[in-house]
Amino acid sequence: MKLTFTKMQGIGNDFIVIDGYSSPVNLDAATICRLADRHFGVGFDQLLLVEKPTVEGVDFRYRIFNADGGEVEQCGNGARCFVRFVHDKALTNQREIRVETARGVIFPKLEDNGLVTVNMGEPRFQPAEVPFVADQDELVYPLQVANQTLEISTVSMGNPHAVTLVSDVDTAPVENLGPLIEHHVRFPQRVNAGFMQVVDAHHIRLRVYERGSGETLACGTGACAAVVSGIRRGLLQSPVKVTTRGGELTIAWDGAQQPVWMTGPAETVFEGSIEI
Ligand SMILES: N[C@H](CCC[C@H](N)C(=O)O)C(=O)O
Repeated sequence: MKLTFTKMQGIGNDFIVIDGYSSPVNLDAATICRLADRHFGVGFDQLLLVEKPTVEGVDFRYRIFNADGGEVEQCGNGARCFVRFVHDKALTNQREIRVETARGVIFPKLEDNGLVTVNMGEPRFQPAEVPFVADQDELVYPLQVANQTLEISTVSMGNPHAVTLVSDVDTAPVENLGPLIEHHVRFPQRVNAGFMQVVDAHHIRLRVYERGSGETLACGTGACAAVVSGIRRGLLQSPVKVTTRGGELTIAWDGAQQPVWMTGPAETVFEGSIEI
């Protein structure tokens, strides 16, 4: 079977986007893993599948699969590419769309300046919502990792995030602590591990070791989670510029019970097809 796809990227977080809206596409985890391989396949951080919605009042369903083939709840950089894809493919003529995800509806919007703004919904902090094994919601938790005690904040943006402060992201131990945090026993669904350097109250630098994909050049939900945890801890004030290895995002959040707003680019790299 010939699979056509669009290769896209949002500040270096790269995707293949597949139209499962015009006609259904079913891919098993082993096939997704093979497609994700950067030597034997196409190569991507996540595969994004566009489908017809399963609920009333939304335009599309958005399914996200990590490079390890696992389906996950949310992808921020992918959401910006999603709206550009459905617009470029004439699946909609709306510049703002309502998108069903595994954890609620998000609202990506193509701005006149070429950037994309997404209402990413409300962050969740209760341990059971992350999910994270803890007695109650705390701003910071001690986490035993290797032979040290980290201080982490936990947030769900639909998907789980653990954020730890570092003095310099360039020297942060992302490669060795990232997988230990991702697979930590207190995260029953695993977790995305963010390493945040506070530059000032309106600017952070961020690296994320992503669940199911390893370190990526940028993580949209990770940027949302880092900013939200920094605001809660009194370290940041909205809006916040997030500098990642792949580029910059602007994240805004006005506090509890409010949605997180993410603004950034979304680019098409090439169109492709592959026999699967
Ligand atoms: N690895 C994430 C999914 C992709 C998130 C990231 N690419 C983003 O832009 O939010 C997870 O397993 O929850």
